[in-house]
Amino acid sequence: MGLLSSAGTGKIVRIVGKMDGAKYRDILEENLLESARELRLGRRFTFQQDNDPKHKAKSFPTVFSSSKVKHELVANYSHLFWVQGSRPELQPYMLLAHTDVVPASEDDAWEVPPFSGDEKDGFIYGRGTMDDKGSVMGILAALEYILMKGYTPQRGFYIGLGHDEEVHGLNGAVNIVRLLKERGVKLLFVLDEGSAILDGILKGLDGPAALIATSEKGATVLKLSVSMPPSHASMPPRETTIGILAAAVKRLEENPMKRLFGLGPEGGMFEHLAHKFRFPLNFVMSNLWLFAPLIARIMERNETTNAFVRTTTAVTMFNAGVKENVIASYAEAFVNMRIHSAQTLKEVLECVESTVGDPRVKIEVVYGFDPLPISPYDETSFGFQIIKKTVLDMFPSMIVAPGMCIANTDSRHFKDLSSSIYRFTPAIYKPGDAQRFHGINERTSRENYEGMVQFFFRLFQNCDIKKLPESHTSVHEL
Ligand SMILES: CCCCCCCC/C=C\CCCCCCCC(=O)N[C@@H](Cc1ccccc1)C(=O)O
Ligand SMILES: [Zn+2]
Ligand SMILES: [Zn+2]
Repeated sequence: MGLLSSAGTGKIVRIVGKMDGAKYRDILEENLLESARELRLGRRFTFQQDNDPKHKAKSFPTVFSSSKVKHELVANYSHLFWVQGSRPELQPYMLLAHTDVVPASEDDAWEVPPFSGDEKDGFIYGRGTMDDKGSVMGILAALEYILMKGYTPQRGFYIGLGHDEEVHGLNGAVNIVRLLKERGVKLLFVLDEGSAILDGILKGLDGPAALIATSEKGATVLKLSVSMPPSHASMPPRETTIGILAAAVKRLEENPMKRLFGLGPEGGMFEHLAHKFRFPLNFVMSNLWLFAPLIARIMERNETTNAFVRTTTAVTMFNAGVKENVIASYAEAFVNMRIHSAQTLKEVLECVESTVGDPRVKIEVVYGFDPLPISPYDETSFGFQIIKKTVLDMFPSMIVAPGMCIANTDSRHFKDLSSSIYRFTPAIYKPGDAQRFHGINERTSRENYEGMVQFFFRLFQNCDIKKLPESHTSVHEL
């Protein structure tokens, strides 16, 4: 009874251009080609050192010339857009994405060069296509359309494009937040990357599921180090700095943090999805109070689903030694941990200290933060319900559930500006795609990219609706 399957089984119903007919289809197609070209050219503006704002201005002329849009550069490379609404009394919302990427090497067996943006078999390949240039281009392309169509939004909104998300967002997102705070802005909701539509990734689940993450894990990086005087390799001590440190990190790997499945937002996620699982998983998922420990044992067998079960431990760097015949005087290792919602940074540190259990190993916190608060997802939560409605407008038979982001996003810096922070992009991911994030052969299908543009195009309009969808019990005048 494994939870992972090797192939997607879901069927997605898609309505293209329902609102706008053939003309919209044509414009969309035209712009998709243009945007694909932009993605290909992405490296000209998406790298921190080569982030030419004029490139965006050329690609999205209406965005940059419209009187409704105010654009400013933040910390030289990040972008903040304000799109004026016709009803200033309505609280604004904010979309986030980032233009920087993690490194990629041509030596790493990519099917196409990682910065070519080449298309192969219907996929645009390249570093950043999933994380997170697809969102950058999707949001701007959708804004370009909506302005071209002459649509005036009623509710104003912000778009923030950070340039250093992959190194904590301390210049980009943090300064955007500072500016908005200075201006007294409070946001109705925030939408960032961090979750998606999973198809065939959760074994036993019938069809794809759109998971709108209502929280994200905490994180910490710990530096473990051992020091001793250097000596001649011909007269080694019984234990070396390297041996002591290697044993400590091995203990951390062999003693994973405790299972917490069902005690965080992932519990609600699986309960929401329960009825879509095949028997007996539907019964099991509906009774997490009883079966959570059993499900946790199954989920932990796979790297992706294990991330929902516990605080994860990843030894990411190990440095020691200066010469092969000198006993190293110093050894250090870095451990990257993602903290489950049911745990705190303090508890994790106590646990690591006890597992390492060796006073010769110094443990320092490089950085660390607790899991993020859980945003509301009840029937009266405007942001969640509008994102959900937008997904259902595109994919009427899609199951939509609250989810959890197992990594971190720029949105974590926005928690003083809104209590409704969601992480979701409408891309459909299949088995094998999780490994493309920060990995090789990162790619986006043409369909996913088209869906991205459509999603934001519809979201801009849905944010102007006067009432939450009919099916909701509580009706809100906005
Ligand atoms: C990490 C990807 C796992 C894939 C899971 C399965 C599919 C889930 C659906 C899709 C969404 C995945 C979105 C991933 C967003 C990742 C954003 C990111 O890489 N953030 C960095 C931020 C960071 C944190 C700490 C230090 C430096 C940068 C990260 O979390 O490492
Ligand atoms: Zn990202
Ligand atoms: Zn990333």
